[in-house]
Amino acid sequence: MQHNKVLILDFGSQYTQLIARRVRELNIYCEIHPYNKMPSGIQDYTAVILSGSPFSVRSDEALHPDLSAIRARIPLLAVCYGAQYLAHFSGGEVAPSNTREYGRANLSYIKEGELFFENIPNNSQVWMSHSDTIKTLPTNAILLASTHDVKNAAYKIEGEQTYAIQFHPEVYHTTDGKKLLENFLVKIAKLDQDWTPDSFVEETVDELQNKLGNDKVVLGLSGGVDSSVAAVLLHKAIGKNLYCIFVNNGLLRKNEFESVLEQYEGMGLNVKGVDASARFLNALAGIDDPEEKRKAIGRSFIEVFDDEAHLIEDVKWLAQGTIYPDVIESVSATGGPSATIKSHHNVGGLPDFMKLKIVEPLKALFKDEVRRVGISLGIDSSILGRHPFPGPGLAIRILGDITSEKVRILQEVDSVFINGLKEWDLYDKIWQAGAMLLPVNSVGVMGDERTYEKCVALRAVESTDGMTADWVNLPYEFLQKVSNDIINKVKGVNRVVYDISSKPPATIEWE
Ligand SMILES: Nc1ncnc2c1ncn2[C@@H]1O[C@H](COP(=O)(O)OP(=O)(O)OP(=O)(O)O)[C@@H](O)[C@H]1O
Ligand SMILES: O=c1[nH]c(=O)c2[nH+]cn([C@@H]3O[C@H](COP(=O)(O)O)[C@@H](O)[C@H]3O)c2[nH]1
Ligand SMILES: NC(=O)CC[C@H](N)C(=O)O
Ligand SMILES: [Mg+2]
Repeated sequence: MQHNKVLILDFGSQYTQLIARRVRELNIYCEIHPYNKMPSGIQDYTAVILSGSPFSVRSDEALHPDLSAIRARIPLLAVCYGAQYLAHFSGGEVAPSNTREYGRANLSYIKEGELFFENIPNNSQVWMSHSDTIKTLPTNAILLASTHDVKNAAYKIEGEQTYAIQFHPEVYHTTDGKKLLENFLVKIAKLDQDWTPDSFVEETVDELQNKLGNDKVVLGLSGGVDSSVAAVLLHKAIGKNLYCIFVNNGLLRKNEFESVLEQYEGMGLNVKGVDASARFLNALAGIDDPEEKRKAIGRSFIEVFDDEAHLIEDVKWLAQGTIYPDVIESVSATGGPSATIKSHHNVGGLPDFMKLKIVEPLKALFKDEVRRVGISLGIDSSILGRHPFPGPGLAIRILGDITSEKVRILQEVDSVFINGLKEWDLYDKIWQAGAMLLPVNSVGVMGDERTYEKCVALRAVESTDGMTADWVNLPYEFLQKVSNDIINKVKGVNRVVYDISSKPPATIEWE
């Protein structure tokens, strides 16, 4: 089925992904593309949205999209920079505003009888974030709305289905933002709201069957949300031709290898557990540099995968749980490629010698959409509700070199912490939690004896996508109990601290 879909052209706004989220919440499929890399087949999009931008249309670096295939042909909504761009280069005027306009404002005028503003109250709250302002509209523009400070807060172009707004409909603080997007997409552009988890499953299963035929597919299963949902979706499409491999890298949580394998029983999946702990620990021996560790782990994953793939006769495809945030190529505001903070090592990019083709059934979805697809597939909430866990596992939570004794200590500490969160009904309220083993010994006293043992740091964060995060204000009573339990139960630890750093500047994992 060919969906009606929306194209979002990105000019580097920090809110571009939010626009996509809002559109998806309306059960409408959309894609983000950089403004200067238009996808082919523009005519297949039913509507186009232009994002905001950190640039000014007045500067030499202003970004110039080629809208010739869009203007007056496809319904167009221009937000902030987009609205300024349309005005400035179509006979209007954009100038620096006297005061920078950030934050809350209320509409003071709405033109009557406009579909675009249907069911939106006259004084509706909107969110502004701009330092330029549209002084004069192009001559063929019609003013649709104003605020106290911004006369040209919304306009349309006569004879086109082109709408422009200075404020941001995608942010939560624009109270009727979603309604406005719905008015534009559904009432004006006439898109159907039929993009649901159920329809996604149905279509993707069809597509996978067509693409894969009777081919065999191998998939790395981690116990995490993405790979589990990818596995169940593929299994629905190709059944026994899907071979799942779950690797014990010796760096998993306590008893995780066994419990994850057990959890997958009864789901009909063909899962092979491969215990490669010794291989990973050998590869890590003596390495204390975080990037070196990640690389050693990445190499080991590839070796294990290569060995396992050779055992499956005629396997042609490697399936991955890649999701949308991993593939969006947005415009970097600074122009240059962003710095590598950490090399994320999953089974991700396999080297060419493996000759497997890649299939990524979730690559159009955001994380919460993956969860909703998981629900539609009937996957248990104990899998879907799992905190994210990094592929390199506890290795990047043990600072300094890795030994099996340190892994054991951290597994115990982590288990007391995570089980505690579950008992106190806190686990589901937190995005991710874990413990770090620090390369620090400190003096303690236990039963009148001096101890000189390890220190652990607990970390619990709130986040939506892991890109930014804040530490969780855990109840003192809980911290008190869990700290006591850890020191009493885990031999080798005599001190517990709680990490109160946000991301940025700290990252979630310590390495
Ligand atoms: N222990 C493992 N065995 C096999 N494959 C693994 C293992 N750990 C990670 N992978 C592979 O690496 C991929 C990326 O891991 P990542 O942690 O980003 O995603 P996930 O585990 O599927 O989901 P989540 O983000 O919820 O943890 C997984 O989808 C999986 O294919
Ligand atoms: O699969 C993964 N392979 C990795 O190499 C990796 N490094 C970090 N993470 C997870 O990514 C999120 C952000 O982590 P950081 O703030 O530490 O970069 C957090 O959820 C981390 O757990 C990883 N996941
Ligand atoms: N949010 C935006 O798109 C801002 C546009 C432009 N950079 C301005 O400051 O006015
Ligand atoms: Mg994971």
